[in-house]
Amino acid sequence: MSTEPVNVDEFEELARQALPRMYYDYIAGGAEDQHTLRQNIQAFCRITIQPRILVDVSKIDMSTTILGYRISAPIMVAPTGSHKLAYHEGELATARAAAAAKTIMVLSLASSYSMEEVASSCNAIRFFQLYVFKRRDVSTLLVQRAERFGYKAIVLTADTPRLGRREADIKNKMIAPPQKNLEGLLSVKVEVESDQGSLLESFVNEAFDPSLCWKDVAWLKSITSLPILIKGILTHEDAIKAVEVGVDGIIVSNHGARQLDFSPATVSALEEIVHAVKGKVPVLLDGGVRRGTDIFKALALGAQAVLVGRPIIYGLAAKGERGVRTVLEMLKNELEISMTLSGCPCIKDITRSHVRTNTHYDKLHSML
Ligand SMILES: Cc1cc2nc3c(=O)[nH]c(=O)nc-3n(C[C@H](O)[C@H](O)[C@H](O)COP(=O)(O)O)c2cc1C
Ligand SMILES: CCCCC(=O)C(=O)O
Repeated sequence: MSTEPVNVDEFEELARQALPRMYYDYIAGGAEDQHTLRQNIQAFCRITIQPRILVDVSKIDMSTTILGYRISAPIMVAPTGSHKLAYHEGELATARAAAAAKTIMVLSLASSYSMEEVASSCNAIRFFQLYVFKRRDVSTLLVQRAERFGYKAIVLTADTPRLGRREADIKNKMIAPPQKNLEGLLSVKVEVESDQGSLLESFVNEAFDPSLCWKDVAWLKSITSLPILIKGILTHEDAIKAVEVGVDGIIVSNHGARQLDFSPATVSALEEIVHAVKGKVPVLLDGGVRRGTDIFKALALGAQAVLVGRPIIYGLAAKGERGVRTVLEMLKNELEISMTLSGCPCIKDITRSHVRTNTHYDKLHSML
């Protein structure tokens, strides 16, 4: 029997075997009871796909355009920090795999390699994910560097005024991995006494600016000409505000369930946000995407694309660059077969009527 993984989930076990426990727990874990972590996956399971038959599906075109950039499929690489924990070539390998898949990589500010090193290692279309520090001058500098080094958009992560409570990290006394982008710019004193709990949490709580608010989007716009996406929107109220302050896109995200436990599963929040946005800006989604059918469902509910977080790191930990390539290929192949079997030759053919959410079935059951 082959031990090669046949789906994205199987990479998780390979990664678990390859990684020190502290790192695996950090990557895999969610906040507190991890209720939302499970729901991110389960909410997809409550949606059915309503296939159409006898459609010419001899050619499937998964390509799409995000902020004017053509990508081979609506599957992007989510910003995740510290790829060197998974593999020595870290984000350099991830970026090359994203380039091979002809998709967009969102580089985390908290990357192991610097944004300049990543930029010169590949020709992937790259966005830069920003955290705002109390030291605003440092964040300003990072945005300017991103613009100079060819990053095409700023993804402002807005769900992290402090780090969520990740109990495995507290128990493991998770380290605060070095962040190359901050070298020479920010030194934060975090206590290294052995009873301190998660040092990453201490770092974030020291360094990040919890006073960041809506008016600061104007500040961000004043320091860059790049388009700005807000990541971490989960309600129609905030989606409307985001459009009002003039962002260029929204990422529906609960940070992979690592911040507020009992925040909604992202795919269950998607539709109200899509309705509120009324097509004015693109809406993307991340959280729990593990199958081509998940991507199909998110697109049917109005997302323009999805981003994938943990599976990319699992691919990296298991097999380096090749692992990330395989993860992206698997998702693409699965999306292709989902589109074929549901009668959708192009991305725009995937409509709301191709899925049903469980409410339809609840109604049906109550009638029976
Ligand atoms: C190990 C890890 C590190 C992460 N680091 C960041 C980060 O630096 N910036 C950020 O905006 N989101 C970060 N995220 C959240 C991801 O961008 C994304 O929202 C989430 O992983 C999507 O869920 P998924 O892992 O189920 O695909 C991180 C997630 C993980 C698992
Ligand atoms: C400064 C590191 C933050 C990483 C992060 O966002 C996460 O672990 O979810």
